This record gives sequence, structure tokens and C-alpha cells, in this order.
Amino acid sequence: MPNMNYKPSGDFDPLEEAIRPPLDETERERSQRVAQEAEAKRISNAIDESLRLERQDRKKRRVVRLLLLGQSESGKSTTLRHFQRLYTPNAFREERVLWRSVIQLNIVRSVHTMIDALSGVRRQHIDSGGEESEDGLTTLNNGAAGHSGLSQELEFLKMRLTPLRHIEQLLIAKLVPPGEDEALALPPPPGISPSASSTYGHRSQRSRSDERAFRGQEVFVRPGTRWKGSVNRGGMGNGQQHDEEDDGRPSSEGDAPETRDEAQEVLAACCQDITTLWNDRFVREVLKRRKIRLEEFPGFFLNDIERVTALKYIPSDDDVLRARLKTVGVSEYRFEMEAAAGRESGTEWRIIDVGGSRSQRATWIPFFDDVDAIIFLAPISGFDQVLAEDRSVNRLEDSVLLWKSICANKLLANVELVLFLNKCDIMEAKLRSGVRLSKYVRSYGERANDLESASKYFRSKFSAIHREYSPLPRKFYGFCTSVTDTSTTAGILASVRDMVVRRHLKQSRLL
Ligand SMILES: Nc1nc2c(ncn2[C@@H]2O[C@H](COP(=O)(O)OP(=O)(O)OP(=O)(O)O)[C@@H](O)[C@H]2O)c(=O)[nH]1
Ligand SMILES: [Mg+2]
Repeated sequence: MPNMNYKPSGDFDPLEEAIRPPLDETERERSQRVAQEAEAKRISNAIDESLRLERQDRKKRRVVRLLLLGQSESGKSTTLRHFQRLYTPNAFREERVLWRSVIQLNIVRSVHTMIDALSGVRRQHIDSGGEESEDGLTTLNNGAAGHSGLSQELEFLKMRLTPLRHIEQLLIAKLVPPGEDEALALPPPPGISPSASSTYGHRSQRSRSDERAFRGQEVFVRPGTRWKGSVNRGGMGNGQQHDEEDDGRPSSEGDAPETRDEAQEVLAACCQDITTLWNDRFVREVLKRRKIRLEEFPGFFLNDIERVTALKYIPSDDDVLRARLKTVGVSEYRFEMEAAAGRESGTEWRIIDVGGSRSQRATWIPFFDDVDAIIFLAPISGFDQVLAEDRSVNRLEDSVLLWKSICANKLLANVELVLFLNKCDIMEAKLRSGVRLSKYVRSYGERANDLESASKYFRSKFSAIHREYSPLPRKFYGFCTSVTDTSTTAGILASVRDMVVRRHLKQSRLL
């Protein structure tokens, strides 16, 4: 019976205790044990050696490993799609049709965001007995308002758009492979800035329920091609879109195969109503007062609704880059640059795309070993937003802290870090619309409230962190990017590619 009162002494080592040979070991047992231990050591050494050789071989064979890091919605998967578009253009184009379901879901979500925002108006109107609410929504001129607080026309519109609820479920079932239980996650009420969120925080019960009314579910897939398989099997993956004359522009009717696709049919039938809803002055005013800037949301297609709901619609390159599908998990995408893609053809690239939300970050670490370079994406337009998964954390602050920890990480001391200050297009629009950066970033002070000054400021801040926190001196590569923009991003990715390949060659020469 074990001694339950045993107290370990200072030099007691439970592991040593467990593997110590028995005291009454015979000579024969001892020699057997020694032989087994020697064999185990030989196997372990052989594994180490084969790992070392594989690593060496990979470097010699020009296998380049690139890791994409950054918070959720920073643009990692978009950057990966961009690489694929540039360097495996044929494969990218063949897969474009598969993105149609994602875009359909993005549209449906935008419509529901508008409708949910309107529901909030109705509730407030009833709850407040018609008095002005804190955000003044009930004072809006809503034409001939019915008892719900909405005009009859809006009520009819909402009714006519109800089939989209069914389409949403259908698309989720299509995109998420069977058995993927966790595939839905709750984002925050859209478009709520920290200042607005603190306003929300001090509101009544009623306002909190309005907040809940905004909550939708964000669909995610694990990275890789499995979801594409399920879309294909869903009967719409008729990717007959080919290739030579294809210039990546939006498809117009007549140059794409018509496919039987219930979601597309319902969306086509709802196209006019969606347009009316989106262009309605009252709806715009509600969104504005609720600080819901739908145009800045990931996966925004309402301004292209006629084109993207056409029955023969095939997504353009731009559409694929603008579509939103959250990543969960970590995955390695391998591809050889297609010969047509340029002089680096033949190099095998392994680009690792990770999920960026907080619960996903622990999965990054095993990939720190043996990467050539990291592209870190910091979406600077998030300075007035909070994290979806933790509404107490400002997005910009989160990016800065993440950047510090990546710069300081000893495992990454010899890895090149490339910083993308991303979403500059959204940043520019935001600053132009009058949102003041200095209100959120005090140290910004009296600098001009424009993209040029802001990106210069952030570049110097991130560069200073890089210098201060890197365990060994290394060069800083920083770019201001809008990775959904095909023309500007192509040049930046080409520079990154050249830098990574150069460094990789240098390393393999050192082996
Ligand atoms: N306007 C604009 N949209 C962008 C930019 N970069 C990314 N997006 C959009 O932002 C959304 C999120 O981008 P993703 O690439 O899915 O983000 P991610 O970092 O992979 O996010 P997780 O998978 O959640 O970790 C997508 O709809 C993109 O099209 C940008 O520079 N400008
Ligand atoms: Mg992603």
C-alpha cells in the first residue's frame, strides 16, 4: 500500500524514481535493460537525424515556409488567396465559382444586419412609449408609420425578404462539412466602436436586448479544401470557367454557365427588394445612428447586388478577395509556382494560414519552428473597434500587443518579420468621414487626420517595437496595404517573395 503520508524531500525527482532500475535486478535483467535502452537511444537519434536531413533537404529543394499571423479579420486568408491568385492563377480561377456560396451568405448576412437593426427601432419605440430614446431613433421621420414604428413599405419589404432566412440555413449546411459542430461563432453587434460600446454598456436592459438582436452567427470553416468539396457536391460547382482569355473581371451574363442553385435563384428574385432596403433613407439613418458602417464590414457586396445576384454570376477575382469566411484551425497550403507565374517557378511554397481569434492563437506556436518568414497583418482601421471575441479589448491595442510578443519570441529570433499595416483603404475612408484618430490614440496628438500621416505614425511605432523587442538585430520590412486591392498588393507580394527567396537561398548556402 502506498505511503499516503510521504513528503518529498528537496532532491526527490519523481521521474528519476519512476525509471530507476529495480534494486533487486539480476545480471541478466540488467544486460537486457541496457540493450533495450541502447536500442531506444539509437531509434531516437535516427529520428532526430532524419528530421535534420528532411529540413536540410527541404531547404535545398527550395521549399519556402511562410506563416501568416494577425488577429481575426486582419486579412490573413485574403493574403493567402492573393498569393494563390498571383502564383497559381489557373487553380485560383477554377475555384472562383466555389466562392459563390460564401458571397451569397455574406449578402444574406448584410440584409439581416439591416433588418435586425430595424427590429431594434421597433422595440425601442414600443418600450419607450414613443418617447425619444437615447440615440434618437424614434424621432426619425419614418413616413406613414404603422404600429410597429416602421412604414408599411418597410414592413412589406421585410416580409418579402423572409425567404432569406431559409437560404441562410441552406448555405450554412452547404459550407460547413458534416460533423463540424463548432462551425458557428458569435460576433459582436456589428460596427459598434469602443465609445459606442461604452454607451451601450451604460444603457438599460432594453438596450442590451437590442444589442443581442444584432447578433448573428459567423460561419467558419477549417482551412483547406474540405469546404470547397462540400460546395462542389452541393451541385453548383460547375466550374467550367476557363482560362486563357479570362482576365479576372466580373462575369457578365452570357459568358458563364447557368447552374441550378436555389440560393442564387432566391437572391435573384429578392434583388430589387434588397436594393430598395439598402437605398432606403430611413434604413440608412438607422444604420448611421447605430454606428453600423455596413460598407466597412467584411464581405460587403450590397453595392454590387445586381451583378452578384444574376443567375449566371461567377465571382471575379476581386469578389473572391472581398468574400469573408472565418478560419478556424491551422493549415499548410502547398503549391509550386506555376511556370506562367514567373521566374520563381519550381519553388515549393508552404504558406501557413491560421485562425486569428484569441481561442486560436495557442495553435500558432508549433509552427514557429522552421519558418522562413512571417507576414504579420495589423489592420490599422480597427483603431475604433473592439475584438469580436472580447469586447473589452480594442483591436489596435490587441494588434500592438501581438506584434510585441511575436517580435520578442526567441523561437522566431532568426525569422524575417514582414509587417502589413492593412486595411488602409478602410482607414482612409474612415478618416475622411471625420472619425478622429487622436480621439482613440491620444499620442497621435495634433497630426493631420489623414492616411498618409496616420500610416507614417503607425509605421514608426511598429518599427520601434520591432527594434526594441527583437532578441537579435534584424531588418524591418513594413508596408501599408489594402490586400483586397489586386493592383497595389501584387507588387508588395512580389517584393516579399523576392526577399523570402533570397533569404532562403542564403540560408541553404550556409548549410
Ligand atoms: N476593404 C478591405 N477589406 C479587407 C482588407 N483585408 C481583408 N479584408 C476583408 O476582411 C475580411 C476578413 O479577412 P480575412 O482574410 O478573412 O481575415 P483573417 O485574418 O483570415 O481572419 P480569421 O480567419 O478570422 O483569422 C474579408 O472579407 C476580406 O475581404 C483590406 O485591406 N481592405
Ligand atoms: Mg482566415
